[in-house]
Amino acid sequence: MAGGQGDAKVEVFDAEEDVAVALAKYIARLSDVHTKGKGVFTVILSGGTLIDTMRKLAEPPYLDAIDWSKWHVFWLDERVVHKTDPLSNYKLAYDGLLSKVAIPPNNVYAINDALPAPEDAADDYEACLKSLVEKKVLELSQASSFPKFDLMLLGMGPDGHVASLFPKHPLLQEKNRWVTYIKDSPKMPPERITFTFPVINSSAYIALVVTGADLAKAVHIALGNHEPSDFLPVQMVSPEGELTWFLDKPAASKI
Ligand SMILES: O=C(O)[C@H](O)[C@@H](O)[C@H](O)[C@H](O)COP(=O)(O)O
Repeated sequence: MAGGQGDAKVEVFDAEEDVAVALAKYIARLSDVHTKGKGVFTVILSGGTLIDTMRKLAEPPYLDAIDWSKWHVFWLDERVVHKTDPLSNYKLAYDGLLSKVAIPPNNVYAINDALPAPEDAADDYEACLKSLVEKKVLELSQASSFPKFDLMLLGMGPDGHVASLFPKHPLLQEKNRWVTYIKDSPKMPPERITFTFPVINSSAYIALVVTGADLAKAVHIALGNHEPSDFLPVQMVSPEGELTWFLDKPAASKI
């Protein structure tokens, strides 16, 4: 399978509604392939607008057609807040999707919100991933030895950040950790845990789901010609597997 940004597929749809329809179809197809093949589908969610763009999965035909019992759900990044807090990415996903579909609660791997220190929460999440490798729920990439998730669903901020990996931040260079923490996120709230680029780039499939005119400049820089000084974290997304951008016309308007 080809990998990297150079081989990225770029899909542009007229409107956000069309992105939502195409994204549901794409996720359902990958779910089918993985659940019928190896019996497990490991899916990474982000925060932001992504969960709303996944809304069609909680409607027919997907609601009944997808084998939700085989899904294992993780977070690309999470704010260090309680799971009931309106800022929680878990709460966003629970309210918008997880409460509506039949994923076994034990297959939903939320942050341990009893740990108030971001470094402890990151250690705990990494230990959880390691135990799932031992249980053979998660595989390791043969190329990188980092965990290889089946599908990562990424959003992007107007500053080109993905996960909680922000422009010019030292975490962009993390080479060893699977999960790390940040205490000075420029996007609120400041304390978060996040997957690192070696894990992101070990994925089998990554979808970058980007809608809205406010993201057009970052999309232009990421996909077009740019000065090295404009370098954005999203340009470091370069998976072993397949990368697909899902854009609406406003987000793609400057390409
Ligand atoms: O916790 C977070 O802040 C999100 O996980 C973050 O990484 C998100 O994916 C991007 O900021 C894109 O957000 P939008 O989709 O709202 O632009």
